[in-house]
Amino acid sequence: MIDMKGVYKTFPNGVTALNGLDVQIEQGEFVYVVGPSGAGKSTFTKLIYREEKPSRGNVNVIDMNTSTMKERKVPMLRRQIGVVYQDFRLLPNLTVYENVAFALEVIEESKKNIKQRVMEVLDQVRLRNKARFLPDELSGGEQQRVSIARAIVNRPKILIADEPTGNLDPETSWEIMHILDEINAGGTTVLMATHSREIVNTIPRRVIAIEDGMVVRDEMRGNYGYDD
Ligand SMILES: Nc1ncnc2c1ncn2[C@@H]1O[C@H](COP(=O)(O)OP(=O)(O)OP(=O)(O)O)[C@@H](O)[C@H]1O
Repeated sequence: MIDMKGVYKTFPNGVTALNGLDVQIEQGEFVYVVGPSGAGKSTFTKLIYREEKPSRGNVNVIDMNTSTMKERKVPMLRRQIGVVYQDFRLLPNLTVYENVAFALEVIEESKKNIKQRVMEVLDQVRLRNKARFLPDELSGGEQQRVSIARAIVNRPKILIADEPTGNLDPETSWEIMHILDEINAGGTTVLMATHSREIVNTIPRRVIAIEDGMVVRDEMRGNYGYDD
């Protein structure tokens, strides 16, 4: 499902973020991506949804070669990948409902289908009763749940969460983990970049550790392994 071989990424300013990365991830896996700050975790996840292209090497995602794919095919790839960020990135002037519906409206679904699907995902993240709220009327954990709902509304094959609990308190973080776990149980491949030793060590899953742009550890039920 995700296959990277000999991947290098050097930015125009000369910084090399990935330095011969090899990664294979199968459909349905739950993977933590760990490593020190600046190790290349975000760059690695950005290659998956083609926010960045490799400078060298192959990146295959859902049977598409993202290095050689035509620009007009990129939206097709992105529709199959949901992304959740540390800072939520909701549209502040739209309600919870509208934030989630937006992703469906751009692919011209009918109003009735949109409503049904949006309420279904809001149920999944336990926010049905907040559909009419604006983002700044919600707690951080609730905002993150909206952003998860938005990311999964198109039923993506892959969900990428880049430090999804980074701005949340521990209790709220566990709620988010529970929801990500449920999404994964439904068959979605989940990749989560995290600095949370507690989460990784409490809910053991595959751990891919990246340092200096390379995979230095890959364990099926790994632990966090850093002191930070
Ligand atoms: N667009 C860019 N242009 C230039 N350098 C960049 C760019 N994006 C990332 N970098 C650099 O590439 C390296 C890897 O960054 P990346 O964001 O992938 O690390 P990270 O492991 O996600 O770090 P963190 O845990 O702090 O989020 C860093 O040195 C960073 O400064």
